[in-house]
Amino acid sequence: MPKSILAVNAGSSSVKITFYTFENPPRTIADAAISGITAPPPTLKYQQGDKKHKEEVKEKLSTPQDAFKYLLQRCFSDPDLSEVTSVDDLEYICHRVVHGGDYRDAVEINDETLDHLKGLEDLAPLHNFSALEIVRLCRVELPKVRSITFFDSAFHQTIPEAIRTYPINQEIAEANGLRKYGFHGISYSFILRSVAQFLNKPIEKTNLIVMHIGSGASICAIKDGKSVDTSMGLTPLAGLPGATRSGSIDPSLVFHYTNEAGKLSPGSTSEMHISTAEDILNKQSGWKALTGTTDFSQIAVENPPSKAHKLAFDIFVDRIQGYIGSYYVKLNGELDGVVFAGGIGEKSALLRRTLIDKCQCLGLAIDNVANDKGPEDEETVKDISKGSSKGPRALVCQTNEQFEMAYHCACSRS
Ligand SMILES: Nc1ncnc2c1ncn2[C@@H]1O[C@H](COP(=O)(O)OP(=O)(O)O)[C@@H](O)[C@H]1O
Ligand SMILES: CC(=O)OP(=O)(O)O
Ligand SMILES: [Mg+2]
Repeated sequence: MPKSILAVNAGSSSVKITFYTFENPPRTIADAAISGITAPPPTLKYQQGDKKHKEEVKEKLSTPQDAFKYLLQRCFSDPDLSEVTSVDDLEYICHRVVHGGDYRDAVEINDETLDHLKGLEDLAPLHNFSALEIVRLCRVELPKVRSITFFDSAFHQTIPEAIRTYPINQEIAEANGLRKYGFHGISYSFILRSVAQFLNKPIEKTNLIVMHIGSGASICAIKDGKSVDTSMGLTPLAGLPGATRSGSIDPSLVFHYTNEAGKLSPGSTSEMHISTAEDILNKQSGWKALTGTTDFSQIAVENPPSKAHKLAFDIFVDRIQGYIGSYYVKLNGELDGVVFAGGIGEKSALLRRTLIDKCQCLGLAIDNVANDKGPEDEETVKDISKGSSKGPRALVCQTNEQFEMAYHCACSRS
C-alpha cells in the first residue's frame, strides 16, 4: 500500500493531526483534533471522508503527548480508515514548530537537529514546548518514521536588518538571539501561493498585506513574494492582541503590573521556565482579560453584550488598522490585495467590513453580499471586493498549515 504523510499542529491547548496521501499535491485522508487540553474535558473532532463527528473525551489527556497518542490510536482503530491502520503506513511526520531561530527551511529530525531545537526552547518555552514534546515522543515510539519539523519563523528570514533589529546593545542581542523572528509563516506561505494563483500572478511579483488572525494574531507585509515585515517579534507576544495575549504594550508596564513579575510563574515546570510576567501577558491578557471570553465570535457582533466586548473589538480594529497603514506605506502603495485568514479573518464578516471601510483611503472597497456570504467549504480564496473597485483586492483565504507542511514534504521528497 502507498505510504502516507502525517502532519501535526500542536498548540498550547490543542493538537490537530491530518493524514495525507504521499503524492503531489497531497490528498487529505482524515483529520482529527483534540482541543481543551488545558480546560478539561477535552473535545475530539474527527473527519474522514463525509463522516464528521465531535465528542467529549472521557480519558484524562493532560499533555500534548497524551492527546497525540489518543488521536493516533483513534485513527488507526477506525475500520473505515483503510489507508492508515498502523505506523507502518506512515512515511513522514511533519511537525509545526513555532520558533525555528535562524533556520531558513524545514529540517529532518536527528540527534543534531533535536539538540539544536532544544537550545531554542529557552527562547520560546511557551510556544515550542508542546510540539517538541510530540517530536520526542515520535523519536521513541515511532522510530522508523522520519520526522520533519517546519518552522513558523522560516518564512520571515527575508525581513531586512533595520526591521528585524531591536535598538539595544548589539553584543547582548547577538549572544542571546534577540531579534524579530516573526511567526505564522507556514500559514503565510500557503496564503501567498494560493492568492498568487488566484490573482494569476507569479509569486515573485505578488505584493500583499496578509492577516492571520485566530487565537494568536499577526499581520505580514509581503513584497515581491517575500516577507518584509510582520507584527510578531522575538516571540509571538508582540504586535496584535489575541485570545489571551496582550500584544505590544509599553515594556515598562511589566514593572508596574506586579512586583512578582520577574519571578518564576507558579505554572512553570522543570522543563518550562517562564516568568510571571510572561504568563500574565501571554495567557491572562487579550480578549480573556477584557471580556472573560476567548471566543471572538462573542465579541464581533453587531450588538455587543457589554461595553467591554465593544472595547475589545475596537482595540483589535485600531491595532490592525495601524499596521495596514504602516505596511501600505512600506510597500510604496504597490499592493495587490489585503487578505483575511485564520479563524477570525475567515469567519468574521463584521471585522472584515469594519476594517475595509476604515481603509477606504487606500482604494479598498467591499462587496457586502460577497463578504457576508464568506467562502464556501472548498473555496480556498474568495474575492470580497466591490466589482468596480480599481484598488487593491480584498480577499479571504482559508489557510491550512497542515496541508502546507505535507505539500512541501511531498514536493521535496517524492
Ligand atoms: N464567526 C466567528 N467570528 C469571529 N471569530 C470567530 C468566529 N468563529 C471562530 N472565531 C474565532 O477564531 C479563533 C480560532 O481561530 P484559529 O485560527 O482556528 O485558532 P488557532 O489560533 O487556535 O489555530 C477563536 O478565537 C474563535 O473565537
Ligand atoms: C505563532 C502563534 O501565535 O500560533 P497560534 O496562533 O497557533 O497560537
Ligand atoms: Mg493557529
